[in-house]
Amino acid sequence: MAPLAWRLAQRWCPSSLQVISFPVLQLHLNRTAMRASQKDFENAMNQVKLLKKDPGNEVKLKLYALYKQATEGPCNMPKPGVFDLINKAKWGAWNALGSLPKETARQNYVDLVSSLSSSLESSSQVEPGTDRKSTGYETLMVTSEDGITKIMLNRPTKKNALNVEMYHEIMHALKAASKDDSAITVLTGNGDYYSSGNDLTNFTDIPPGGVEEKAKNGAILLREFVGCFIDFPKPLIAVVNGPAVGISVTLLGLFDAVYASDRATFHTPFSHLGQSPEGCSSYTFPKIMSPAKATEMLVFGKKLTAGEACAQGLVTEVFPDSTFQKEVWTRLKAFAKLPPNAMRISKEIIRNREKEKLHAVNAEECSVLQGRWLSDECMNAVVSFLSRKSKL
Ligand SMILES: CCCCC/C=C/C(=O)SCCNC(=O)CCNC(=O)[C@H](O)C(C)(C)COP(=O)(O)OP(=O)(O)OC[C@H]1O[C@@H](n2cnc3c(N)ncnc32)[C@H](O)[C@@H]1OP(=O)(O)O
Repeated sequence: MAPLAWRLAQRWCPSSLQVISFPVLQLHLNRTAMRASQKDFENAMNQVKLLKKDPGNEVKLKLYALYKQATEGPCNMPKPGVFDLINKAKWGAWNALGSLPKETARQNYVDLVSSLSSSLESSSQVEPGTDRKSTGYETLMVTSEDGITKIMLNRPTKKNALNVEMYHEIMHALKAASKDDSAITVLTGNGDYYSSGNDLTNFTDIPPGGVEEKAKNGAILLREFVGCFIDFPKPLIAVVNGPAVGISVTLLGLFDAVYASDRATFHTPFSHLGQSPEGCSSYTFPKIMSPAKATEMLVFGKKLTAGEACAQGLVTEVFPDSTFQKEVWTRLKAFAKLPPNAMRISKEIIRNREKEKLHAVNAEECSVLQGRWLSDECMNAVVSFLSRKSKL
C-alpha cells in the first residue's frame, strides 16, 4: 500500500471510506510515482562531471548527501568535531535525509542533476546584454526582453498550481533575475488562471519520517520561498491574468505593483482548508486594507473581484480583459526604460525598513502552518479535494 494512503487511512478514516475515495488516491499515487534506474543514476553521476558551471556549495552538499543516501543508506558516520567544518557540513546534509529510502534518494539525485544540467546550460548560453528565453525550466517560462524579465507560471492544465518543483524554480528564477541586466521583473500566469495556489498533491508524497517530517520540510521550503520575495531587490510586478488563490494572493503584498485583468479574482480560503495565512499576509494585508477587511479575506475566505481588490489597495490597477495584455505590457516597457539603479534604490528605501519585520513574520507564519498541516481539519480538506469531493 502506498505510504500516504496507508497513513491517511490509519489517521483520518477510522471506520470507513466515506471521507476518502481510496481508489482515486491510489490512482493518483500510481500516476505520480517515478523511479530512476541504476543506469539513470550512473548517467547522472557522469553528467555532474560535465557541468560547465559550479552549482555552488549548497547544491553540492545536496548532491553529496543524496549520493551517499542512494549508495549507503542513512548516515552512518560519527558526527565530525566542531572545527572540522567541511566534514560537519557534509555530515549534516547526509544526516538530514534521515531514513529516506535509497531509491527515493537515487531519484532525487537524478532529478536534481537533470534540473542543474538544463538550468546551468541555459544560463551559460546567454550572452550578457542579449535578450533571451530560458528553456531550462519544467514549470516556468522565463524570458528577458526590453529590460523586463518575465517569469510565467506554466502549468496551465493544473491552473498553475505550485508544486514543489515550481517553488524551487521560482526561487531560482528570482535569484537569476535579481542579478541579470533587466530593470524590472514580472510574475504572471499562462492560461486562464494566474495560479490556484499550493498544489494540493504536494501533501501526498509522505517521506519515511511521516507527516511530521513532511510538515517540517514544507515549512522550511515555504520560509525560503517567501524570503526570496522579501529580499528581491528590483521592482517586482504581478500581472494577474486570471483568478488567483492561496499563496499566489498572499504574496501580492510583497510585490511593488499589481496589475489585474477584470477577470481576476482573489481568494484565500485558508480556514476552509484548515490552514492559516502565509506570504507575510498576516502583516501586509491588515496594513494594506485594514484589519477588518484582511480578516474577511484571510479568516472568512471572502473572494474579492479585481475591482474590490483594487479598492482595498491590494491591486494597483484593473484593466478590461480584452485589452489587458496590450495595455499592461506597454506600460511595463515604459517603466523598464527608467534608470535601473534609481529604481532599485527607491525600492530599497521604501521597503528596507520593513525587511527585518517581514522575515520575522514569515518565520512565525511558517511555524504556525507547520502545525496546521498536521491537523485533521487540514488533512480532511486535502483528502476531500484529492478525492474529487470538493472544490473552492
Ligand atoms: C509548501 C508551501 C505551502 C504554502 C501554503 C499555501 C497555501 C495555499 O495556496 S492554499 C490554496 C490551495 N488551492 C486550492 O485549494 C485550490 C484547489 N483547486 C480548486 O478548488 C479548483 O481546481 C479551482 C477552483 C482552482 C479550479 O476549478 P476548475 O476550473 O473546475 O478546474 P479543475 O478543478 O478541473 O482544475 C483543472 C486541473 O487542475 C488541478 N488543480 C487545480 N488547482 C489545483 C491545486 N491547487 N492543487 C492540485 N491540483 C489542482 C485539478 O485537480 C485538475 O486536475 P485534473 O483533474 O488532473 O485535470
